[in-house]
Amino acid sequence: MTVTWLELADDTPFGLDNLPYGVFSVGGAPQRRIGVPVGDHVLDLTSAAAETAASFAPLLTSGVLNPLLAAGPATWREVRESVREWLTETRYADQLRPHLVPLTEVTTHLPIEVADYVDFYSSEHHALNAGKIFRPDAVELPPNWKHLPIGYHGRAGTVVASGTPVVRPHGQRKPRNADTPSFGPSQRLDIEAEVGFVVGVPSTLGTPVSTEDFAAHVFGVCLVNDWSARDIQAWEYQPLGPFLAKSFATSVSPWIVPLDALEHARVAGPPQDPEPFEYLRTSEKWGLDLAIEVRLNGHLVSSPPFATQYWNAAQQLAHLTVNGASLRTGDLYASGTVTGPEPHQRGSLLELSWGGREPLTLPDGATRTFLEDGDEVTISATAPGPNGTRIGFGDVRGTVVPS
Ligand SMILES: O=C(O)/C=C/C(=O)CC(=O)CC(=O)O
Ligand SMILES: [Ca+2]
Ligand SMILES: [Mg+2]
Repeated sequence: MTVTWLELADDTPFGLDNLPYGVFSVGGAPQRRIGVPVGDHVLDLTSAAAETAASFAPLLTSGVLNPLLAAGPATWREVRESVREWLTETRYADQLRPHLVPLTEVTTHLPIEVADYVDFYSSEHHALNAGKIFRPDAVELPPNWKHLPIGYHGRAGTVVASGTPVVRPHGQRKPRNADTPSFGPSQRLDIEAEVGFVVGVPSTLGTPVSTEDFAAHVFGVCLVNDWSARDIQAWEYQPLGPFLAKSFATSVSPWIVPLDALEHARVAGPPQDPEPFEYLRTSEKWGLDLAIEVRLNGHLVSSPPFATQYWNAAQQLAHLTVNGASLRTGDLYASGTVTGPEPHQRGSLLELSWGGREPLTLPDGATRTFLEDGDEVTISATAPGPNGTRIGFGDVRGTVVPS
């Protein structure tokens, strides 16, 4: 354990090996500041960098992480090393203590200005379950599934900060046994527990990004809840894919955990058979051993293991750009619903209630198939850090409100 002038509990999710970045404000003040949670506090990085006259201070004044993201890996490392030095060397204690704000006093905001948003479908267990539920008469995995990471382009403008209420969407739906569609509020509102990847360094139009260049472009990782209206989805999504069923809100966690904080979480991921095309091969391990937890009204309903994901984030980035599509600073792409092999590891209510046929009973006696108005969903995760420490991801939270 690194010694610091701060009081840090041994088991804090925000220790000196984590140091994720987010955006916060204090009280009613409108100013949005870049912050780094550490223990029970947030270091106001915007003011700390100004105070210490750090060379990177100008990257931290816009109220979003984008300028820092665009600066690239050398700057990311310089900032991270500076923050560690400030928090560990006692000569900084008096100067920086005034820039620590108790976590309980901050309001967090959307940390990035989202450029494009893409969502994948890369959990084999999820794809198998969704296939069995949605297409009981078809082959279980689509024929392309093991050849490419399936994805779709989502709606960047409706990516929202954790805590933003989610208004139940209206739309068309047609139950299987109905002759005609009807219109109204979704009756099958669902969650999808996912992991998000935030792009920092842009790429050139016409030039694919290889799996080897993943860490030269991707800044870090967050948690995503890809709210999904299953009834709207089932009626609208063929042949072009999800449209309004998933575009009304996508919630992200407040702190972006840098790839450098996840060194001890890197795993190989499951074997891939057939062997993928050359452009999808990775020599480095980019699976991540994140233990995710999904809570409904405070009750743990699922524990999806991200390490079981079939396609990793480096492969997804290579696939996303293989046609020459370029990256922009602030692009967000999500893993797809994370589901493990066991029933208690399913990352959606669609799967947990098996298409609504097997309601869940919560510890307080309530039952659920899909979400009811007033329900609160919280997704959290931890990853292994050095020396038995845990790297925490702040919760992504949302409450359903009636339309
Ligand atoms: O298999 C289907 O028909 C539908 C699958 C999904 O809704 C999942 C999706 O959006 C992608 C993902 O999150 O894995
Ligand atoms: Ca999804
Ligand atoms: Mg969405």
